[in-house]
Amino acid sequence: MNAPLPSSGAPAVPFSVLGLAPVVPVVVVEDAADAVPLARALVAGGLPAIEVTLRTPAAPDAIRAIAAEVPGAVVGAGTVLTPEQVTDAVAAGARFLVSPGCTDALLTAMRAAGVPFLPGVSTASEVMALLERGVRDMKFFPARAAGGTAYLKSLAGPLPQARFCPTGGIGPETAPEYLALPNVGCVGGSWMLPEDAVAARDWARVERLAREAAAL
Ligand SMILES: O=C(O)C(=O)C[C@H](O)[C@H](O)COP(=O)(O)O
Repeated sequence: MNAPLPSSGAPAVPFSVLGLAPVVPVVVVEDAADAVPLARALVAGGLPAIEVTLRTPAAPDAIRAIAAEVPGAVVGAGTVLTPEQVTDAVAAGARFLVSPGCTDALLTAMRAAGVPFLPGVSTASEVMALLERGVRDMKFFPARAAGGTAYLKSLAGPLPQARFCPTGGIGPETAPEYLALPNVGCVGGSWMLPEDAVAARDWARVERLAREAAAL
């Protein structure tokens, strides 16, 4: 069962990232000034959980601005690679953490951070290593390149307790196939944020694409 969507501020009860929304937009923010209008468009379109990747220097400011100024948004940090980034992202206001893969040091830091997290996996052994440490919610990355829905179906047999947010190479055509799987809680993707729409600050188009994604 999905956890209720937390309102503003840190949630009192830890929530599952997989239960926030069926689609989690993965955002690369080049200009922190875009963060608030972009997040408002996503929330207005029905996508409240927003993963801001730490791939650009603007990311911490973008997280801070969304956390402070966009009611209804649950902003998280993506591309979290190091323990230092865990600390910095949470200090900036990230309410969940996502990483493309996982190391012991990163997992220890994410556990200590006090917010939900999705460590990345793409093999059965990686899933088993996380299950051994009590982690059941994971990001499956890169979803399409690593085997897509066929791979996730195969994992569900021996490892049904693991639940995934597949991300990477997913679009509106394939998202429903992932969402229909019993071990998928949500999917991540950037398709509702086309580069040209963001460059043109066409937030109405982003909102429209978000609305279509939310209806999947
Ligand atoms: O930055 C990260 O931590 C990543 O894991 C990569 C993202 O998941 C993909 O960039 C989103 O995938 P696309 O929808 O194919 O763009």
